[in-house]
Amino acid sequence: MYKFDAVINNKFIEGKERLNILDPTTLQTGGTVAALDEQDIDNAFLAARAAFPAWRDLTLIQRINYLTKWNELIAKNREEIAKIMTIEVAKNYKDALTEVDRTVEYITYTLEEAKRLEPMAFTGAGYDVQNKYAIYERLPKGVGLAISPFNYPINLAMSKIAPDLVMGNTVVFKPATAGSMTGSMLGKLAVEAGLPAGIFNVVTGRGSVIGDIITQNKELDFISFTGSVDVGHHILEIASTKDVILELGGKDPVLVLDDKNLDFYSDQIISGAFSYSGQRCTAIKRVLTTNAIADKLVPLLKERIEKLTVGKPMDNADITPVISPKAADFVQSLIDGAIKDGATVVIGNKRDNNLMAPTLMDHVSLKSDLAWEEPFGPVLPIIRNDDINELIKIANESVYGLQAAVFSQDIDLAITVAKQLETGTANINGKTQRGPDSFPFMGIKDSGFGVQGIHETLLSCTRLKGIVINYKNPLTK
Ligand SMILES: NC(=O)C1=CN([C@@H]2O[C@H](COP(=O)(O)OP(=O)(O)OC[C@H]3O[C@@H](n4cnc5c(N)ncnc54)[C@H](OP(=O)(O)O)[C@@H]3O)[C@@H](O)[C@H]2O)C=CC1
Ligand SMILES: O=C(O)[C@H](O)COP(=O)(O)O
Repeated sequence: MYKFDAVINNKFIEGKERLNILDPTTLQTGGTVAALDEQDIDNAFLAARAAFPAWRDLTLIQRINYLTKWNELIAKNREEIAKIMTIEVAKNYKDALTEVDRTVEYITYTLEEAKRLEPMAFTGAGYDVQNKYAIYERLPKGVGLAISPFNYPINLAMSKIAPDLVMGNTVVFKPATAGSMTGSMLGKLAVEAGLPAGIFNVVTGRGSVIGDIITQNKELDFISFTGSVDVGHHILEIASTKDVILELGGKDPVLVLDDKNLDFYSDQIISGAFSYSGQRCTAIKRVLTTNAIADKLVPLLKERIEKLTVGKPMDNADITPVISPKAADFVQSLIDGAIKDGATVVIGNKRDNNLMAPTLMDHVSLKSDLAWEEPFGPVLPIIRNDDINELIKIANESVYGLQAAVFSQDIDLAITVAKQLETGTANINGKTQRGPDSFPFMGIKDSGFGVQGIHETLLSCTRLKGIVINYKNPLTK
């Protein structure tokens, strides 16, 4: 049974109360973390504020050296962190190891990329620029709040924390409850790495209990949030700062426009829809195609789904339990609703509590919530329409706009359709996905705003400071 403490000012805080972390595989407690109260949270922000000037004033290289030591410890503890993730978010061990390795690389690349954000000398036209020199420095914004979701406990944490810290900000980090052990472990390793007290603080506790306390704290300068639309929009309304980046949900469509490479399309669709049991904001969450193509595609998808293994994270099953029985109930309600509206179950629609069989639904009606809601579980609806313009319209009618994918061997058609899709990113002949992490990642509409990705995040956690020097040429007559 794991026991982790919160980290405030490099002190380990047990909390007056403890929070049990449910292991979605055993549905038993997998460990405990601190359930902090308002005073603890105030202390975290006061520590971050107090630590900010000294940390900001270190050189970039000094900050990089601290964070490199931390990253080395994360790499050294990769198996332990991955094991914790299998317990608290039921991610299979292989994927959990991959996420840790991906994050170590993310941090390494971030620290390298930070070196390229040198102060710029700026010259331009007009405004008698010949008598001016301008230097624009990137300065840290101050105290940042990083809030991460359950599904990528280390990657969607460090993808905020590392850029924030390396650019001179200090951070208060609130991991998802399911992910709090991983988050607390990061705090423990940060102390072990010798990071200066107060620059990185981990606050744990249920978002429904401490969330508003955190986001309304007066010490806050900026927030980077990844999670659901409802919580993201709530934060926007009440937070003490309006400098907020939101990475929210998605309902990523894949438009299959020909049958010229259905085996490849099917492989991509299955991987895109069912990795981590569909619990990815960038998961493929609907297939839009014509009747003729669907008739050939559905059997290919079915035979691939039959090969997916269903079971325990430590056995590296493809499909593992979704995060909670409540989450499974929501997914089931979408399946049941679609069936009521006339959809057919091609395969699946079986569950053992929150271990859900991968499910493929065909002839899903636009009346069904499954066509529009984000399941965050292993279910994929097929929506059929023979008019390609209707398929584009259905794709764009979603309240979400994270990513989309277009499969076609006609590159002219693929580009034409991709350009019409109202999303942050449109993938041609490839599944929807946030990685590689060096790519800009952004959503529009209810999928959020602001841009993530290593370079973009380094920019978004900093502000420019201009020094304009005016001078007269003493040599002119
Ligand atoms: N666009 C993207 O990159 C991603 C989007 N998502 C989206 O996130 C959702 C699933 O993740 P999930 O963790 O369940 O999302 P939630 O929105 O439920 O929680 C996200 C984070 O917000 C915290 N939180 C909850 N309430 C508040 C509050 N009032 N104030 C401040 N923080 C709060 C949660 O803590 P606690 O766990 O304690 O409640 C958690 O740390 C899906 O909608 C998915 O699409 C997920 C990953 C990436
Ligand atoms: O939002 C998520 O769920 C993750 O950002 C998905 O990341 P990935 O597409 O690289 O798996």
